[in-house]
Amino acid sequence: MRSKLSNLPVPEVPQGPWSLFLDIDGTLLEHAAHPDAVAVDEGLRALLVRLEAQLDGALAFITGRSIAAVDHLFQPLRLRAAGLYGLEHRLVRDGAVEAAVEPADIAALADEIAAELDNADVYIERKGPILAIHTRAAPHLLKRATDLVEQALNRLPAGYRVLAGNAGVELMPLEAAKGAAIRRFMQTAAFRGRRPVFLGDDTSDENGFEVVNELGGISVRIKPQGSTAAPFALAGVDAALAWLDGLAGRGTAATPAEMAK
Ligand SMILES: O=P(O)(O)OC[C@H]1O[C@H](O[C@H]2O[C@H](CO)[C@@H](O)[C@H](O)[C@H]2O)[C@H](O)[C@@H](O)[C@@H]1O
Repeated sequence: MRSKLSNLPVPEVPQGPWSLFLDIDGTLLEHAAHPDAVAVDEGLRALLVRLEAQLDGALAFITGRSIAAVDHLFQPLRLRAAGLYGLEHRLVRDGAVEAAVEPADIAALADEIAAELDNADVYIERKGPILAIHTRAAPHLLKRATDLVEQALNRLPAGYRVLAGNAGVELMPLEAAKGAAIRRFMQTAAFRGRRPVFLGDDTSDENGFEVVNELGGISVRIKPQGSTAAPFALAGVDAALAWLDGLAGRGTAATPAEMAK
């Protein structure tokens, strides 16, 4: 069932054994003009370390970024993660990454789309089997970029799809889905028997919310806009961090009313 976000309550505090799945951009980090313009501060690193220890390892990033990009951002941490919307996994902390394969023709496609758009303000992020076309600095080109990736679908192996991103559009294999990544982690030793909690802010997180709801967990949409499968919401990145900080047992700076604003 989908709800109007503005009416959603602040999430309940999980009781009993629980686990934590975290989207990154728009949830833990405010959006920036360019994917490389975000930075992780020591406070966020420390919060993640505390939560991971408290949960005996049952914490994972579930993100559209590659795990290499996540490791670069959060270094020296190498936490459990599903990257590229679940095409990559690192199922144990500091463990090996199971990587996805890049179809031979996608790099050529990226070059062609870049030439067609011909605008220095458009950033084409090449993520192996996924292409993200970022138009945050050139919003007037979003429609054209979307048309181009839709046309490109015919040139790719069967089983690709187009997903609206945050100020952009992405071209990805059908099996790239956050819900499947969450299910995969839930079958591993650190997560088994725990109630999943998932925080995300985007269209791509909705599939994760549906799976978490089905598993009896707590799904939380950050920065309400549009409709969502999540029954809970937090107002933005600051509210999400304050809520997580409260769960980490350090007390929260924000009251529930402030988080709902
Ligand atoms: O699943 P997420 O962790 O939310 O990752 C989604 C995408 O995030 C990044 O792009 C978005 O954030 C950038 C930095 O704020 C912003 O410049 C861009 O406009 C956003 O779309 C990342 O670059 C993508 O690869 C992720 O898929």
